[in-house]
Amino acid sequence: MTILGSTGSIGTQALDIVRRHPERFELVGLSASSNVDALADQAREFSPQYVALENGSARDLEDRGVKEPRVLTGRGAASELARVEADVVLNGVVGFAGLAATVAALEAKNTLALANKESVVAGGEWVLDLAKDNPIIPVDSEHSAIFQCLEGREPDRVSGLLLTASGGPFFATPKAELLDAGPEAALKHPTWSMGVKNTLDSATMMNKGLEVIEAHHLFGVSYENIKVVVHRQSVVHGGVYFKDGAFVLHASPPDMRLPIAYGLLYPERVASPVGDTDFAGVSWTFDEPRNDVFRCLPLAFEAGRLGGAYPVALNAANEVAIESFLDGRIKFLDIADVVEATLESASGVDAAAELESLDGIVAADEQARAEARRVLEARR
Ligand SMILES: NC(=O)C1=CN([C@@H]2O[C@H](COP(=O)(O)OP(=O)(O)OC[C@H]3O[C@@H](n4cnc5c(N)ncnc54)[C@H](OP(=O)(O)O)[C@@H]3O)[C@@H](O)[C@H]2O)C=CC1
Ligand SMILES: CC(=O)[C@@H](O)[C@H](O)COP(=O)(O)O
Ligand SMILES: [Mn+2]
Repeated sequence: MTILGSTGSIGTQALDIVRRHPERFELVGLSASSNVDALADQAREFSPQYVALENGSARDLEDRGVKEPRVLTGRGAASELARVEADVVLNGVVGFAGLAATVAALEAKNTLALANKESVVAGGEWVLDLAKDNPIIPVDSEHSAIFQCLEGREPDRVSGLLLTASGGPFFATPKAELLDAGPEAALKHPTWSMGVKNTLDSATMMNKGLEVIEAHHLFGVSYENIKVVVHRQSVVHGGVYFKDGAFVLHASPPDMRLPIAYGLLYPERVASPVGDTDFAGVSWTFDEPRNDVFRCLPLAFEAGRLGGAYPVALNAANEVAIESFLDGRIKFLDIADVVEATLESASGVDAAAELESLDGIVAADEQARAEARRVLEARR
């Protein structure tokens, strides 16, 4: 097994599974961007064959007592590692930066356990085509849930998909109070402990928007037949509607180690790190999303329906906008405005886009980021 993004939230939880079930795993590689201290600690504890560091040198690792594994460094190190033969490659890199590694793992015919949703959003059909011979095992909790609901069932009997959203920290907050919501409040997720980007995307509901596009591509279901509901408890993660009226739901405690373990060991299952859920006296609620306030979700549906380079532009504009929000340059509700304005002017990006290669998608992403920065500049 290889873990890309091993120093992040997904990566460290994956390593916790390795700690609990050491006999199940042979560690091929670990990768990080710049957190050399954490990567060195992991390399000393787990003795992988390779370590990959995007921003740093072999010397940085040697100075921290990492002598044994082969070291890959520099831009593209994670992708180089993704090409090394492994029984499964977990992509826990955050953001668009994870696309190259997804492509590399699939081109090398490694099984891909995928947490990095942005690579399916931006890579779309082209990435799914690469996955024809070695299917992707989803790790994102909702997609793992749907995958598990579909196990052993005929895809042509499916009529729709359900994705649940926690609603984030602001689901019940009046719009007027959101005008001054800052990063600290936005990063207080009610049910999950995750990296900064996914947590902020949950607060804006862009996370669910990205996940709708991810589900459309992974499961081949049209946007009209994908439903999102707000489920504050984050115990039901997703479901499948069947043509005969049956509705199969997946539920589990909100702990990412469950879908990560499933993705790494599929089709096997190992003992849960958390106890069984007692359902007695428990209430589950399901509400409509507040699309008038959290506009990133309807914008993502629209970008998905438009197709072409629009999902690339949605994702790029979001990454630019959230960086600005975290730096205090724009307000919480401006994130959706920046995404919307970028999409409105994205027809040029779409017309020029060549989405059948990594270079083509990277070019579309760069163009959309430039467009989003123009939008931000014009708002000053
Ligand atoms: N966290 C969660 O519970 C869930 C996450 N996901 C998805 O999984 C992915 C990872 O999320 P999460 O673990 O929260 O993110 P984190 O920010 O916690 O971790 C990101 C990891 O990616 C590495 N990284 C960052 N930039 C690059 C780069 N340019 N090239 C290579 N590696 C890089 C980081 O290294 P370094 O530490 O050195 O910066 C770190 O190891 C995201 O796409 C997210 O949406 C999906 C469902 C749940
Ligand atoms: C754990 C996981 O899969 C996250 O993507 C989660 O879905 C985020 O929570 P929200 O439902 O608030 O977006
Ligand atoms: Mn999710």
